[in-house]
Formats: sequence, C-alpha cells, structure tokens
Amino acid sequence: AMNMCGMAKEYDDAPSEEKNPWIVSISIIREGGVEKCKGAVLTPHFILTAAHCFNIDDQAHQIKVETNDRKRYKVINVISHPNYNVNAKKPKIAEFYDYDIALVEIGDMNKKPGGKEEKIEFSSKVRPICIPCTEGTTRALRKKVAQTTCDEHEATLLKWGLVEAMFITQEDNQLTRKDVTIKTGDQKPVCNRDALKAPLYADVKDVNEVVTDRFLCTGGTEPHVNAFTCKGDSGGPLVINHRQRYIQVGVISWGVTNLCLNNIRQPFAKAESRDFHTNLFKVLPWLESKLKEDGLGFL
Ligand SMILES: Cc1cc(Br)c(Nc2ncc[nH]2)c2c(Cl)c[nH]c12
Repeated sequence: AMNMCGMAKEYDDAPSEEKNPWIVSISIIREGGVEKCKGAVLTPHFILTAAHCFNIDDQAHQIKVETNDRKRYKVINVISHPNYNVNAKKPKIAEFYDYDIALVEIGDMNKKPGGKEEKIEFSSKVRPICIPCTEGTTRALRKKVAQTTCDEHEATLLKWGLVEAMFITQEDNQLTRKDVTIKTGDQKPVCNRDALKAPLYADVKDVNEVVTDRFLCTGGTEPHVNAFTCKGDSGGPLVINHRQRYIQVGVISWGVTNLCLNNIRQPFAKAESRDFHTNLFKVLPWLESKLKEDGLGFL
C-alpha cells in the first residue's frame, strides 16, 4: 500500500522513535557553533521545519538532517516561504516571524545519472506525518476521498475553542510528547495578547503587528496547564492525534518566555508562557507547489 501518513506504533513500551517516527533533527554547522532545530518528514525528499533555523548565508553542505534511525542525509536545498523576512519590521520590531516555515530538500547533489539517488528510507522509526488538504489526510480522517474538501479538513481539525494537540521534544535522549491546547475561536485573542509579554515585543502597542493570521497560539495555564517550547523545539511539528492517526497542523515558530536553559525546561509553566506556530492551512499553495512533485496528492 502507498506510504500511509501519520501512522505510529501505539503500544505503551514501544520505543519513542517508533511512537514519533516523523521527527528529524536538523543541525546547522557554523563557525560559532551548531544550531539545532527539529523537523518533520513529509515525503522521501522533503522535511518541513521553521525558516528562522537558517541564515541567509547558510550553505546546503552546512546542514545535516538525522532521522530516528540515526541515518544522516545530505541537504540539497532549503526553500523558505517567500514572505518570510525576520528583518521586515526593523528597527521597531527586531525579529518578525510571519511565514516562519521552510522545506528542506534531501537528495544527492552529486547524483550520477543512474547513480544511487538519495532519499529518506522509511522504516518503523522513520515515517511521514500527514499534512492538511492531502488525500492521505482524507484517508487518515476516514472520510470519502471523492467528497472531502480542504475546508472540511480545517473544520474537523481546528474546531472552535480549545483543540487538543501535542509537540515532541527531546528529553534525556528520549522523544517525549508534550500536551497543549490550540486556542481558536474566542480563546484566540486571549492567547495572542500574551505575545506582548515577550521581552522582544515589550514596546509593541498592537498585538496584530507581531501575531499575524498565520499563527496558531498554544500554552499558558488556563483552563489547564500547557507544556511550553524551548528554542531547540523550533521547526518541530504541532500535531493533532485523530483516532490514532497523526496530522501536523503547525510548525513551532517562537515562544514568549524562555523557560529553558540549554534546553533544560524549568518545572513550572507560567500563565503567559505562550507559543506560536505557523498554521499549515495558511500556506497551502506554497506547500503544494513544492510537494506535488514528490508525489503528495493535494485536494
Ligand atoms: C520555539 C522558540 C523559538 C524562539 Br526563536 C524563541 N525565542 C524567541 N521568541 C521570541 C523572541 N525570541 C523561543 C522562546 Cl523564548 C521560547 N520558545 C522559543
């Protein structure tokens, strides 16, 4: 059968790599040191991550992708969303994360004709996650392929109010799931407002200047305590578990409070520890334009 997306081992003591087989580690090797981000496997040639993980002068050979089976892959291209520009609102706003999303293309740059073409090898530890408005997600949602629309995906996944979701982080060499709720509907403004508690945005008057329509908002402690992200979680997927099928709806972009030192989380979340994720439903034309070549069927 074609590679069904968003399927993982469900039994309790399955290895964490087999429970979260779509997670990849991205290392950007620079003079000053190595920057670490997370990403998610979408197809044999494409990983989805955050654009802010990369600098304008990073070359492909400086970027390493490692899957859960410890295999390392060569990057041949990083395609950041064309509207991403961290400097767009300087000097008033030092860092602007709108459209913070990128595709990392895996392959073999010196692929000889007929040579071994490099692509991600799937296994029990390495599998693709589902993304919205694809045929794979229609099947994962157990809907009829013919009649299901992208709007129905959005209505099913991002219901009004609090939407249960998760992100995956690395803790003592284990992939651990962290539970959050996406605040939609009337909860959205309350969540977005806390963006101005980020030191970076202390002087910003209007929250809409930094929290655009491209973001999903999670975190905080009401009505229940949410997990919060660390910088090292950047680029990882925000995932909804729909009847044991996993659908990515966001990419971890930025957070309000840095409650982690060297990626060690402080024990208690704060009411204003909110996190913002690029909403995949808001960048579909860009996703489709890159991924349809690698066989992903969009609705
Ligand atoms: C995931 C993530 C990314 C970035 Br970039 C952060 N840094 C930051 N956010 C606003 C300004 N700078 C944080 C923080 Cl802080 C928590 N999680 C983060």
